[in-house]
Amino acid sequence: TRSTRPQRMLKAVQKNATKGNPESVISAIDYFCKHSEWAMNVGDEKGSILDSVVTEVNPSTVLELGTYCGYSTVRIARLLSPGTKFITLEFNPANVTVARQIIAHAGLQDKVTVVEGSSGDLIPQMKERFGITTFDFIFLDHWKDRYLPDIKLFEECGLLRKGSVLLADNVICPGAPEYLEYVRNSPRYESRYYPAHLEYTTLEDGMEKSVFLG
Ligand SMILES: Oc1cc(-c2ccc(F)cc2)cc2nccnc12
Ligand SMILES: [Mg+2]
Repeated sequence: TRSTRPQRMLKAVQKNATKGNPESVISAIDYFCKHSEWAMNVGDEKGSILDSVVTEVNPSTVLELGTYCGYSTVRIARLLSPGTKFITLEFNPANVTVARQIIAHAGLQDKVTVVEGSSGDLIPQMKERFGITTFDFIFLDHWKDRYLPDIKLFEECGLLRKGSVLLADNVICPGAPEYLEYVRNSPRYESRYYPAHLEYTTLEDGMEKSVFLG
């Protein structure tokens, strides 16, 4: 039967990227998406914004919602200090399988735990299953209608501390209007918009960085 796009992306990484070299994995995926098949990785332009926020925060605990094929997982993991706790959640088991192989090709398998399941189910389990008290940095890049319920879940579960940074992809395209309205109008967050473009296109998109004020 016909392969899937994530499987074809994995093949491109295994063929074109150097094992143990995260930069070459990132470049191979960007090349695949620009010249072979578009895919919903955060991409190079928004990926640079992600890099700068991760570097600025220098987190000890990280959560990513929406692993997909592991592109942003590799971007984040390559920047983390040793001993950082990094968890990424993915709903689709086929994506989990591909992501683990792409992360392993980059040599970053010991830096991150890929967990299969839905954010709504797994967020309340973070403390008991992974010994997390609070997250320093959270990257939201899953289904846009989960952004608002999940940020409320973080608050209810006591997973945010004063200064926790949340970065959300796709707040324009596909868009997360209720999430934007919430973080921009809540006195508990300081929000800033980073204009960019939908990965590998000229369509408008952007990322929203929100700092929890406690
Ligand atoms: O970065 C993204 C882009 C898109 C997407 C798909 C189709 C379009 F036409 C436009 C945008 C969907 C996404 N879903 C989950 C996480 N990230 C996504
Ligand atoms: Mg995205």
